[in-house]
Amino acid sequence: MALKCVALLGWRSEYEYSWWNRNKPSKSNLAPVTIRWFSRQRSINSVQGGKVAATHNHGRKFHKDLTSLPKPLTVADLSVTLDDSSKVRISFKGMLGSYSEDAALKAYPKCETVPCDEFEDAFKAVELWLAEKAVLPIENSSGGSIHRNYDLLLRHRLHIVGEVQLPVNLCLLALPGVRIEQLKRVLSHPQALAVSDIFLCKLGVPRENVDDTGFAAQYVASNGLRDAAAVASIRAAEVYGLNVLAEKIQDDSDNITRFLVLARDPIIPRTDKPFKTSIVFTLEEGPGILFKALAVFALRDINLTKIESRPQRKRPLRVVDDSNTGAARYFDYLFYIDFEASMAEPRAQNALGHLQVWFLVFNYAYFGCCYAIDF
Ligand SMILES: O=C(O)C(=O)C[C@]1(C(=O)O)C=C[C@@H](O)C=C1
Repeated sequence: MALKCVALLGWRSEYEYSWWNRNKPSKSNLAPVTIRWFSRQRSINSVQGGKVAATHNHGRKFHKDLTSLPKPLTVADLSVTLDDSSKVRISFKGMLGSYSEDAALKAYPKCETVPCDEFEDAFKAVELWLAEKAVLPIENSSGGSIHRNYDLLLRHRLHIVGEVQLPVNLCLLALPGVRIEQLKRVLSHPQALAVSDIFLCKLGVPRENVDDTGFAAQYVASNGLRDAAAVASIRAAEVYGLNVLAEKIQDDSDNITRFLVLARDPIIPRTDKPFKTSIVFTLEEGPGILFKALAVFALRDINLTKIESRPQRKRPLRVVDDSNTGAARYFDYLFYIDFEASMAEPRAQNALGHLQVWFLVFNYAYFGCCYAIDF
């Protein structure tokens, strides 16, 4: 009965910490830089024309040529740059006006948002010091887990430092003057389209997937499409100068997305706020093994808020020799656990210590001790 080793990403050993603290770049030893924006060909042809749209700069409204809006960042094309602005920079996946940007602004109302083309780019933007933090969706109350980000947490050395819960009120947006009867297609992120199924079935027009809701709104606006609508937020309507034809079109009125806030350095665990801790581990095969591992939390009244399992991509199958049944091949899984306790609390330390003693090896990956921003 042993807790199997998982790549210890997200967790830095004592040695790595001291190395990191000695070698991490400080603002003063980094050359002043500017972020270079790069536009990549997206799933729908790039935006043409310079339509004027109302956009929103953290509360200040102004008008801007759409072609001059910052384009999402791809790490491949970055000249590594930092400016000396004191504003915290938050990377997110998507275009301006997407729900991920809403989540970033909810957590850090005065932040400068850094749109990125892919989830991985948002991770890398923090690793390359182009942003201080990343805000990424991890779970939606209607659509479930965003598995890509579970996988990326393992591949990147960032720490969870917070959580944002954002009510996602989906709206049908179209150009001013366009009526609902004129629509021949609707564009949005697949998740947004899926959770608005009842409304969209009644509308009865084809749906087209795009990378994010902000992009859908921008595409409709900048191409002057009078036969298309975007499913996106009210803020996206303001940013791109669109009209709101219908509000709250999601099937479940409470449609909430949970976002994680990631940073290069972990926060120091405290006990003055509700904290959550996230870990990942694998287990040997055997009856009740997961039940036993989870008992270390139950025994100490530690509430588990989420369990997610993902296949071990590098070693998907495990061969087990059993004297009764012979050799069997099982899928091997990673278990991601979120529990409601801070690592500053003895019960959390004891629970993880219990895992260590019970399973002989202390080799789970620890992603972070975060507090939920809107608990
Ligand atoms: O498209 C967006 O606006 C996003 O921020 C992405 C995303 C997602 O990845 O699930 C985030 C929240 C919404 O539930 C829908 C889509």
